[in-house]
Amino acid sequence: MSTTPSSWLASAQDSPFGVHNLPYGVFTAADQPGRRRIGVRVGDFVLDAGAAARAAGAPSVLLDADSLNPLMAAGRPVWSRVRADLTTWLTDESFREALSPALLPAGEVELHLPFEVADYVDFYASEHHATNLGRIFRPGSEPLTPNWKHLPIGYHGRAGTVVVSGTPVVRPSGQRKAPADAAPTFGPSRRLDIEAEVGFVVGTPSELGRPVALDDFREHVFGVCLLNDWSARDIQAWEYVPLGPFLGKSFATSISPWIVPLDALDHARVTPPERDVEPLAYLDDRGGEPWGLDLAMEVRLNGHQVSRPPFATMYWTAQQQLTHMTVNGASLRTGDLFASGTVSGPERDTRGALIELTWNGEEPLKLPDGTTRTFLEDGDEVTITATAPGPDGTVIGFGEVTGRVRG
Ligand SMILES: O=C(O)/C=C/C(=O)CC(=O)CC(=O)O
Ligand SMILES: [Ca+2]
Ligand SMILES: [Mg+2]
Repeated sequence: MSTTPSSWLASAQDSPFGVHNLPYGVFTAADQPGRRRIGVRVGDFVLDAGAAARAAGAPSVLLDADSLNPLMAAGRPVWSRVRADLTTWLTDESFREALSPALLPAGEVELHLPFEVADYVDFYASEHHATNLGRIFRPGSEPLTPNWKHLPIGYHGRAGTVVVSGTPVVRPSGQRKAPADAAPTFGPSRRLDIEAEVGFVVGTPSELGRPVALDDFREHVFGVCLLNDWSARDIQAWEYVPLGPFLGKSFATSISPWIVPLDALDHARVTPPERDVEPLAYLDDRGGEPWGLDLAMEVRLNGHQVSRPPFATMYWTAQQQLTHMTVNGASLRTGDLFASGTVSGPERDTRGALIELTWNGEEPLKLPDGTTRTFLEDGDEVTITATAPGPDGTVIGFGEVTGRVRG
């Protein structure tokens, strides 16, 4: 029976950023604007992790960095030790005096992209989303392609345009051609959309030529964040055949600033949905640790809730995705980011993209402020949040990923 350690920091109690969570980020403080530091979110504060380590007399070199990459590269035994140290410092009253100067009010720091993104891969793992998109993009054919239940479909995206929450999203221009148009035209996307997703961050690299087995998932994955895969549906629909997504999705991908350690999600693990096609042995996760995750997500458009995607309904898990993307021997690098794919549940108000929520723009969304939306307008702000169950009735918060459209 685990006992819940309680923090001496009052705002950490009953907080989605309690000591069971301890997500990592990178921040600057107002008084030292040029100096990026690793922070750990706890209650209403950000703990300056390097300063905390020094104050506690612990090794600080991996925490005294301007990005999470060195810590991520250090591997799971180090992640476990650092997490145990942080927990001790924040729960043992004897550290209170030394650590207090390292706590900064969360509202007073600026948060940055917390790691250098190496490669970025995006999957397509929600059966509901894939079925909806198949119906919309390929009417008249089977919504799920014949490969869909045999392998987690994905594509390589553009790592350099992954941006931190709050970064404005400039409406992309490109070639657009509706099926009825005789020829393509060039101009700003008229069908700018979101995709509510969950991102998985690789810490420990792997060797070229050596696939990563399902059982090795924990060794490689450092943590989890929220992700919005902004998508220009008109550009996408015209360009994607036969090689898949390209400029319709490469202009910006936003992530939340806090990386929730994989270890904080043990209580959120659930068995994935029943698979109706037997997976090949290398993808067969039955009998091992289940890596379905019970994250309750929420999508808000200009402050109004428009969807509550349930991550537990995802057909393919992050564990299977990691194994699949290395099964050909492709190596992992520290900072690789792979995204779940749009999270859509079975009900209409659980779909993770506007193209599904408005059925390709045919059924506009009515917002409580009296406006309606099909796709995004300039000035619109989209925010995705999520929580997961923690130990002993606690809640693990992911914070948010937000972005405003700029014309
Ligand atoms: O079905 C298609 O042609 C396109 C699908 C997507 O746009 C979805 C995508 O990026 C993958 C995902 O987020 O699930
Ligand atoms: Ca996507
Ligand atoms: Mg993208």
